Amino acid sequence: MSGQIVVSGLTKMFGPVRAVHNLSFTVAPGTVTGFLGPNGAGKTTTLRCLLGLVTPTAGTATIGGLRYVDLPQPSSTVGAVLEASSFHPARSARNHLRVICTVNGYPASRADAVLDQVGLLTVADRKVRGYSTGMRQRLGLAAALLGDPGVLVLDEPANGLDPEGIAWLRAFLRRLAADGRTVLISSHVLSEVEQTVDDIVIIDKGALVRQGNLGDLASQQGSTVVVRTPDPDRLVSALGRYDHRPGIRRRDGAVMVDGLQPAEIGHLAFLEGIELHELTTERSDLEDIFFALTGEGADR
Ligand SMILES: Nc1ncnc2c1ncn2[C@@H]1O[C@H](COP(=O)(O)OP(=O)(O)OP(=O)(O)O)[C@@H](O)[C@H]1O
Repeated sequence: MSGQIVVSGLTKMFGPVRAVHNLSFTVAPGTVTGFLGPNGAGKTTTLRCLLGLVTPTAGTATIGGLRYVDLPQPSSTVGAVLEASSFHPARSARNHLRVICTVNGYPASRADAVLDQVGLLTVADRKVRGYSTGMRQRLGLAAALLGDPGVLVLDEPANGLDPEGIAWLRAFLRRLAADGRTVLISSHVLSEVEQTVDDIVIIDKGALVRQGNLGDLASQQGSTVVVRTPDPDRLVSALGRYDHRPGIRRRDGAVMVDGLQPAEIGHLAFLEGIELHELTTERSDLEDIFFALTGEGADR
């Protein structure tokens, strides 16, 4: 598949720091895939390996079966926006893009085509210095789209966007995937991508934690029982002695239990003489999966 991304046994050491450790995953064309992990998990390093900006210590990262350096026409195969792109502040968006067109041999008309695509055509002659964060993000995206690539790689594209900007980005990325493009976006904030992505790849400390279809992972994860009691410590200690070793977290004063039914928790509390004020079931959303898998935010 020409637009398939395959990361295979990827490891990157920076001196003694192991940024990525034996990481393998695939990203399919026609989907938006969320590349998720807490800060420092190794997302940017992986994307930089994929884009030929750093050399892997071991393993490979390929696009359509080729490493970035071996792509015959890299900029029209893959478009990328890594961290806040730098723009010449005194240059207009149209000029900025026309310079890139000249460098890459694209017709100058591509500049206006992509400005239109990202909704910046009406402000194309304004100097970039006056652009908001959202407008700069759109301009970065426009630059990545100049070569009409089949693969898009975006590092934290929702960073600094307001809710309206996030909604726009979501619809925009969905359209690109619907056209058959491969879209890989990284984020450490799950709520930003939850409604955008089809598949997710979660990494932590450089290694793969989980990969799959978001819906499938959410249903596998099951549900969480929210328990409120005046004596949470005793409840946690009683649950810790339970045969099945349920997953236990604290959130906003409540005890969150994975792997047990409400009736089982109620019965245990009754046997231990623990007073309960709430015993409700909450479907696991992506945030809970993320916390459960990486331990981020867990308060045990
Ligand atoms: N050039 C470098 N030299 C040394 N260490 C590095 C370098 N680049 C990244 N690291 C380290 O590698 C680890 C992974 O960093 P990376 O930026 O890939 O994570 P990330 O998941 O993208 O995090 P964030 O969301 O904070 O950007 C971190 O411990 C980081 O400090």
